[in-house]
Amino acid sequence: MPLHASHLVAEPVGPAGAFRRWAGHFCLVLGVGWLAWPWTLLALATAALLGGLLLAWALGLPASFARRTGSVRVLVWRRRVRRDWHAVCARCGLAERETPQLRRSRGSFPYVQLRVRPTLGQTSRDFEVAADALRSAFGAARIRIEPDGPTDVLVTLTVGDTLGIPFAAATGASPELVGSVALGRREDGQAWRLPIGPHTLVAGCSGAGKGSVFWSFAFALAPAVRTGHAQLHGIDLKGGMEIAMGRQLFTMSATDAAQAVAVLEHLVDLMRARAEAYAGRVRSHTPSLVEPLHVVMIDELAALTAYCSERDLQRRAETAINLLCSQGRAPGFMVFACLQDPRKEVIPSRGLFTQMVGLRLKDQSEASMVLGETAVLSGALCHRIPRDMPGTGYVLPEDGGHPIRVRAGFATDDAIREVAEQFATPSHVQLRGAVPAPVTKRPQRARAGGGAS
Ligand SMILES: Nc1ncnc2c1ncn2[C@@H]1O[C@H](COP(=O)(O)OP(=O)(O)OP(=O)(O)O)[C@@H](O)[C@H]1O
Repeated sequence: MPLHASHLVAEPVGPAGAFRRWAGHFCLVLGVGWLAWPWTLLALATAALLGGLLLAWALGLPASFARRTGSVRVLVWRRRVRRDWHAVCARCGLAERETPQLRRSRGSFPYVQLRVRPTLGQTSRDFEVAADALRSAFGAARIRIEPDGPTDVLVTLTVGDTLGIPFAAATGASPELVGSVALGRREDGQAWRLPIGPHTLVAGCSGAGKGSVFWSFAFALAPAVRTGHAQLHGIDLKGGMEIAMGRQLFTMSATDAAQAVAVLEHLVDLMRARAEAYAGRVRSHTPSLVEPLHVVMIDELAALTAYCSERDLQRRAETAINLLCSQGRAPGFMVFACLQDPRKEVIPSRGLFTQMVGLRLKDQSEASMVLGETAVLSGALCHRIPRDMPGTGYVLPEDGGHPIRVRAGFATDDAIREVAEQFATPSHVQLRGAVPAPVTKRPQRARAGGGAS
């Protein structure tokens, strides 16, 4: 091509040229801004005001912010995934010959679901192996892989975390004890509700936030405690530090093993009496002033079932807990216990607890002990919960679906004292201590020569 004169007046090149070009644009914007300065000022002030309002909304009401802006964020994520799908599959070893087909992407915040048709010879197992690489390539918080029908694979990305900002524990709205009580929030922005009735075990290592689940549950039942429809019985063998602040909420309290056994055995007697009275008449319990719901709240179950120095008290406590767990539901007796170490040696009756909350745990095997291996494979990664998110955990929904990430509200010491004062129970029972177990004499051996006549 012949060189034309215009080609000689070329665009400036190199860093100096780029700088001159940007400086020119900047001066132009500044000049226009100067000429129309009242409008510029107005636009800047409006932008700052809107930005401030959005920030206040996001920080003040994170769940509402996530819900309202969720669909836009999911849309952005879906576009990003579609755009990068081929490149990400190639880098994660899923597109050796051809790329798996991304058949559909949809979701509601904080989830984006991708329906993928694997290439010939690929299975959902290949996607499970590449799961962590896929998650980090897309920058998602968590990922779940599962087969979807005979041919497809469902990849669920969790693309936001609404549980990052702590929130206060709230008291229940009414004394009605129907179905479940709210303990905090789920990661999809809905309320986390815990069914009343099933015996509940909350497992989490030290500092995992068991206290916030304990108090959120007590707060949720507080209106029923005040009216007398529910009675809480607190057992805290760690010196009583936990329950001492909210003592007025508890009808019976125990801070040593002897008192704990007395409380538990008294409840077993009440349970048996109620079950006998119900026999042939009633099949399930409805809380009332005459027959309240009894909830035993145990702060550290292992202190009673594994670390108790008095063997006899430990055995009696275990027997009473097993009886309450196996027979208590129908006549209205519930056990709610917290525990650091979920091994069978520590809690032999783990299987009697029908509702589990897995907070931060030491490793994957502990998470499997609490929630089951299937739940861990479907994303209940208790061992990956960050240390700076106490009160966060996983629960299994009643319908048997996938594990749900939840966070309990935080109860400060002042809040516990205030709620205990405001919702104090009308009935306090003081037990002296464990009644000594009846001594059973060993049967005497028949003396030689002295047979029955
Ligand atoms: N839901 C929550 N939100 C924010 N912070 C929390 C929450 N729950 C607990 N924390 C903070 O985490 C710390 C540890 O919580 P907590 O004492 O309840 O843990 P724990 O599991 O009972 O530990 P340990 O078994 O050692 O008693 C508390 O000091 C509290 O400040």
